[in-house]
Amino acid sequence: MKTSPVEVADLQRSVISVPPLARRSDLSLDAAANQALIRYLEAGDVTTLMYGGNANFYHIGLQQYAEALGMLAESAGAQSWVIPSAGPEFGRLQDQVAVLREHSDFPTVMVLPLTFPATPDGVATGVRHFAEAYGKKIILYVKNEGYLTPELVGSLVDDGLVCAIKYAVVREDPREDALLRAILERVDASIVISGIGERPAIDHFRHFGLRAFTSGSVCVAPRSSTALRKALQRGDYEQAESIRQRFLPIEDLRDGISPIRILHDAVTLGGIADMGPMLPMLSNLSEAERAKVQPVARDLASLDASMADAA
Ligand SMILES: N[C@@H](CC=O)C(=O)O
Repeated sequence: MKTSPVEVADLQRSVISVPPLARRSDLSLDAAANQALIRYLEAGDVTTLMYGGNANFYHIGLQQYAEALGMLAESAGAQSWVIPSAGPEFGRLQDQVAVLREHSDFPTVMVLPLTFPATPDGVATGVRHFAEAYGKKIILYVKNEGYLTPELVGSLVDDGLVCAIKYAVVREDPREDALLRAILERVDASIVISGIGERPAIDHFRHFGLRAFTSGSVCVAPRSSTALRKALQRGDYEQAESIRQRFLPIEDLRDGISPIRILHDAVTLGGIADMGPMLPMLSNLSEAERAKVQPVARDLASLDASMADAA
């Protein structure tokens, strides 16, 4: 597992996958299934694994947090980079620092976004306290308007507390984004990650100069998402667009029902690894939803497998 400090090149060397977390029926961690998903990603050249929203780290208890960090460090391949997350509440951040210090091999951690109750100045103070106590630069996660101002983002970067920013504010038209534009006037584009999967990645690369993206659906189709990353990084937007089209059926389902819940069960239904039950306060798909997701997940996974056969 990568343990060295984060550099800009690290953000770009793989799609930043955001996997779900597999559990057994009693909600304990399923190490074998989590490892199966990690191996599936690594076989598709996806070596960065960010455990955040899709893994439902929002609701994980402190004891299982420590177990999860240990399990992920043991499961990742030698070249892989695991990014756990922390938070989102301030008290949880304070409690998790001690656990993160015990698992000090992780080069960074992402701070999950708190939408309520919070103010931009309060968030900046909380993130500052956490990063100082942790002793390493963290990844900021800007998911909503009003979470942090561009000036506050910039001051956290200037003060050496932030190594990257996951930008994930959803727009009807990703090309029209005044907040992203303002953040990029304040910090270098090389540390800003497009954080909403394949759908807006092309616009974020082409019109805003971003050079890295996160994805959940990469967990179903790692080779396709890697091919999209490579096309984007060489500026081949036509090829990137044709690969992006493959992801739209599953992304449409995710956006229509629930991005996190669909992904969790799509990994199971696609035959990749059994993710098991979702940790409350989330819940697995209904039978009717599963019936819609299964063929889409299977088609995407088969298309991806055909890329391995052709290689
Ligand atoms: N939310 C996006 C990217 C990850 O954060 C996804 O799940 O595809």
